[in-house]
Amino acid sequence: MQNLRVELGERSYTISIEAGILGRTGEIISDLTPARQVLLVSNPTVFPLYGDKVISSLHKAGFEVEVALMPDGEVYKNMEEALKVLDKAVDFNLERTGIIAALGGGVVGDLAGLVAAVYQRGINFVQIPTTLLSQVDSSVGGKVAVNHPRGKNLIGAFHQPLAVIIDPLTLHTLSEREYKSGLGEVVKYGLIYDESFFAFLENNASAVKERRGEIIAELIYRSCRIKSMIVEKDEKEQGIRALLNLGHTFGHALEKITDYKAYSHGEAVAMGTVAASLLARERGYITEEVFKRILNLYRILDIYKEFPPFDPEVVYAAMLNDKKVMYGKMRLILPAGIGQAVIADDVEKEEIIRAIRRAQNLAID
Ligand SMILES: NC(=O)c1ccc[n+]([C@@H]2O[C@H](COP(=O)([O-])OP(=O)(O)OC[C@H]3O[C@@H](n4cnc5c(N)ncnc54)[C@H](O)[C@@H]3O)[C@@H](O)[C@H]2O)c1
Ligand SMILES: O=C(O)C(=O)C[C@@H](O)[C@H](O)[C@H](O)COP(=O)(O)O
Ligand SMILES: [Zn+2]
Repeated sequence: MQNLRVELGERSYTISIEAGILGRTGEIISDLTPARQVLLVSNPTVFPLYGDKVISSLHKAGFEVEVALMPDGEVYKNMEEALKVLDKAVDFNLERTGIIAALGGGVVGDLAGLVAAVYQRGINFVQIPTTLLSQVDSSVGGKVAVNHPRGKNLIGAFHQPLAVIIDPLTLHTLSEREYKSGLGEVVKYGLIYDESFFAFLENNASAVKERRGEIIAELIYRSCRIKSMIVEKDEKEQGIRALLNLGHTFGHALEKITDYKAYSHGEAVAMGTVAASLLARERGYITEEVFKRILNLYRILDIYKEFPPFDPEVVYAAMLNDKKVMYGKMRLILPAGIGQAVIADDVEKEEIIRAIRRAQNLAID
């Protein structure tokens, strides 16, 4: 069992990582709160796999449980589905002291978290992430949101969880594509913050791809530790937290222009990071050697194929909906070496268009 504490004053919480921990969900929550009601939010893919285990643990700890299933997929991370979960909370007479728990990937977690943030002006929320991406990124840090047709995560809040309960055994049922999507965010941590973690990924690429237990445990722990350290320094993204958005301005644009149907989030982030790295190389922020090292890690982990051939003007237009746009100016996160990144607020449109074109013409074997 590995525990990590996220220190945020009265909003502090523990991330508990342990194989088989799902069976202790009830015990963990009841140690933290006198609440007796849990609204468990999940989807029809994850609930049949892990719902029983979580519910019987909650019942054993004396909780009354109601279940709200949202449809599976990023296209359903919207206000309409959030309202249905809110209806369920009202029908359940969920009290202000009750809990909303998210069992699933980042889509379930982001939507359930938003509901928890607004229901009766905010109630306690527990994250039980079941994808690699949600275990290393979305369950930690309190960003909760749904998409708007015009842009990704445009309707959201900062609402820290009461607890994060991570069972790496759930990754055994995860598809190859979704596992690799999670690796897209894992690489991000090494690139923006921790060269030794980046080297760890380079040196253990085969074991990472084979999902070896001890490597996965280390991946999750180190990723959560880096994210926690950043969030502790800057909970509401006034500064350093923006670095966690590396590749996301391009990536969110690609997700949006394909109506959230073509790419997983991690795939889009990997594409966006390649474009951001090309822009950084043109500016001289990274050398050719560093650029090749980034691309090589994507290649050996097999998480990047190509940047899609959309009109760069269309991609650029979609990028303007990014939440980092400030006083009309786009801000981009650019790598500045392995383990370092900067926030650039002087990027010209032409540079972005060139980076997209270069990404589209990049040969990767
Ligand atoms: N809040 C944040 O800080 C943050 C950070 C990163 C990403 N996100 C958001 O997270 C979302 C992506 O999350 P995701 O990658 O987990 O996608 P997802 O939630 O769509 O899950 C991917 C797929 O895996 C299935 N699945 C989940 N767990 C499974 C399991 N154990 N076994 C088998 N199938 C399983 C899901 O049903 C789904 O089909 C995006 O909306 C993204 O914007 C948020
Ligand atoms: O936690 C953060 O901060 C992040 O930026 C993590 C990202 O991986 C995540 O995709 C986040 O939801 C993006 O945030 P947004 O503010 O650009 O919507
Ligand atoms: Zn992300």
